[in-house]
Amino acid sequence: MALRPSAEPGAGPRRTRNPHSSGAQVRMDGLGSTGARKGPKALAAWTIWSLLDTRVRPMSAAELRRGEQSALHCSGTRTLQVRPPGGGPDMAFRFGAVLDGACTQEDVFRACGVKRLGELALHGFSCTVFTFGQTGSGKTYTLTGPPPQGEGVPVPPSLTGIMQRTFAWLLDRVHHLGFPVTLRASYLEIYNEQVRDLLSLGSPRPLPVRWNKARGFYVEQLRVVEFSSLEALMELLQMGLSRRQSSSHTLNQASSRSHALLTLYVSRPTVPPVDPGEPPVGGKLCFVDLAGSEKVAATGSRGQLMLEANSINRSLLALGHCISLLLDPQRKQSHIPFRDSKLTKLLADSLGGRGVTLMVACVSPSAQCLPETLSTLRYASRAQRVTTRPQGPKSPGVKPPQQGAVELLQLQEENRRLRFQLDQMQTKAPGIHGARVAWAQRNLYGMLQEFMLENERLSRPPDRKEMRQLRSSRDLAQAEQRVLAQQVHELERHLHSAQALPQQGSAPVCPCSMGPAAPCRVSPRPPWVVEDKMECRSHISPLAGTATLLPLLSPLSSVPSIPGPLGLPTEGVPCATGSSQYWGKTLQEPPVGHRLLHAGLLFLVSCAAGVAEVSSGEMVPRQERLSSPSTGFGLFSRSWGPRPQVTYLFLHGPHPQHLHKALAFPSPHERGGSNLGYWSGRGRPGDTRLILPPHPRRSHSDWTQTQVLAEMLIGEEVVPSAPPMPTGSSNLSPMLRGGSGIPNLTQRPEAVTYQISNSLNLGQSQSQPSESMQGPSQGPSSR
Ligand SMILES: Nc1ncnc2c1ncn2[C@@H]1O[C@H](COP(=O)(O)OP(=O)(O)OP(=O)(O)O)[C@@H](O)[C@H]1O
Repeated sequence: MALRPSAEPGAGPRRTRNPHSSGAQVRMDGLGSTGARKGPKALAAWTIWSLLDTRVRPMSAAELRRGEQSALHCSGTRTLQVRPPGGGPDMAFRFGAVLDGACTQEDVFRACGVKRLGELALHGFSCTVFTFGQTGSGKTYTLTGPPPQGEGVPVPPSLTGIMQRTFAWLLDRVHHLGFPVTLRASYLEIYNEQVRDLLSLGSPRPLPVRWNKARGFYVEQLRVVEFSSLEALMELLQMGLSRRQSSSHTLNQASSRSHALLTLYVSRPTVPPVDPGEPPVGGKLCFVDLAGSEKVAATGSRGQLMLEANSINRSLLALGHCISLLLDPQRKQSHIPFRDSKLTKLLADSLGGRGVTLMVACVSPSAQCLPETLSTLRYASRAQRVTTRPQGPKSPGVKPPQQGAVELLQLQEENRRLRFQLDQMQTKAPGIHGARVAWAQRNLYGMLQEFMLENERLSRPPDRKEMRQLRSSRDLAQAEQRVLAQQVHELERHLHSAQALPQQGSAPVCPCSMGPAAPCRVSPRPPWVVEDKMECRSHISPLAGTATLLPLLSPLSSVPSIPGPLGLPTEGVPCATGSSQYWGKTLQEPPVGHRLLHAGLLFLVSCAAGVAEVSSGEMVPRQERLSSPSTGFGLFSRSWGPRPQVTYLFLHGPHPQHLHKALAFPSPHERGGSNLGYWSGRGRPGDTRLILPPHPRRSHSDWTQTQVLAEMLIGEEVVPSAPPMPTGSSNLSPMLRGGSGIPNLTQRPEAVTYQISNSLNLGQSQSQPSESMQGPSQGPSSR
């Protein structure tokens, strides 16, 4: 389709019907190979189709070795037939040109229409050629030929791609123009969302992408090199190709890991560049070799390769999204999110409707690749319906005031429209957004989204997840080290207090033993319980930890009320659709010494909670709870979907001073309080509810610390029943266990716990249980 038959020389635009669209379109004709007959102004009023071809590469040696079958065949020069898996009638796709595996590089160059674009560039238009398709489908081959067989070994002339052939053709055209032309080139790659100059004098470094009204998006400090001969241009190409990032994976031995953009600027020397180093005003021809979309499951990418693949897929997703929106008949009213990625920013000019674009969809013939091939073909079918309004570049200089005023009005109007759209999106978000997303998902956007989702899914199994967790743990290790050091310090301090208490004989000791059925006398309803409701306001922060600890260490005292700044809801479970998992272990009523252990550990927990602010909590101990002989604690994770959102560490028991309390540990996925969770305590006597706001500074380490704390409290390993911790915690790396990669720090709290237990045993043996020494909780049972 790229080379539609030209109309008679001098003929104007001719109305014709696009076979793939219902509406009549005006097509670009009248530009013979000898040059454009219409100047930029005349062409600016035209609406043209994007040029779209499809190239099917031959079966590769590996595919043949594996005995894979071809699922594609061409019928004629414009139709591609696809044999669907599992039988059924063939699907037919029509394009400007369909180039099968038998086509040579020269055939492709002649048929694809790139010479048309070259002509337009010579006449001041902005033109772009890009190849897209799955990894290993032949994009780079189509543009630049096969990978070089060695350092400095040139690609054989018969195998050079569209780019080299266009260069030769263009230089030849320039020499026959009859007027001087300045030619410049730039070459960059977008690797992992960073723009790198492939022609930089030193080693490539990331360059910023900026925007201004005159130039649109541009790369700051990009080297633009003037050249006058084909050899010089080929050298620039070679330099860029050798610097470009590529790696080997299952589907391609030399897979490009970046998007590469080589741009040729064509200008008349009479129009000097505004700034030195700035591309001169004139036409341009940009060749874009997109990195291929890839399913990491198929390519077997791991580590760096997987990061690259995710970055590639993400930027292709953004590109697909922009193109989808450009296809929207309502597009005049819609905002195109070019700013979503560097790639879309740099292609905004071409895609946004002011340039002329040639796209070559590259596909593999193998039946194994059919899902990806179908996605590419479906997308290509739609993409050829994108229309553009090419405009020649404006001359620099002062604009007449009238034109400036018109432009200002246009900008104001655009601004007003965008604001209106934004308001609408905010108020009617589900309807409009939903429809647009549903629509967009039918094409490449959908395909790429699938890839992204798959990537995410693939990163869930334990081994990959462990890698992800390791990465995040590595980043957090230093912070954790500080937290752990502080915890150890505090614990040691309280160990000393705990050791001192029994020896002074002043510590109250519970009459209950740790035996399973030992009866426990519970407190009468404390004075602060009003009609079955007890108000407990507390404020926990690292600094306020001591304030929380103090009442726990003094069972005789009442729980002080430390008012928090917020009143929190008391009823309901905001995320009632979530599933809950519970693990933990109920302990019998411990002696006071053990309460000290609990208290110390609660303090530890409050420290681990970081700067969490427990503004207030309301407890509703019912009568039967007060009579419950057991106390304990547990961990409770509430999850929505596959990921845990909030983890609670809670204590429960008959005595108010045991503080029926939970600490919420939102997972890293939860931010901003949308899942502010509070637990209703259904189904377990003695359980209570506590409402804690999540804190945005919580991190993954909170989860792991929670596990460590739970293990310390229970005295044995706890195995979370929900992600993100894989089951079988003993198999986890030290870094994942408790989030500490610092062995001596993880061991120290255990050692301290051991010491506390010893000292408590010592305390028990030294002091007699005494009811008189117990607090209100140790009074007559309220049963
Ligand atoms: N038309 C063709 N004829 C012969 N070999 C081809 C053809 N197209 C591609 N190949 C070969 O197939 C392999 C993959 O091609 P290429 O590297 O161009 O794919 P790609 O789409 O650019 O992949 P990626 O996105 O991973 O960079 C290469 O070895 C290339 O030489």
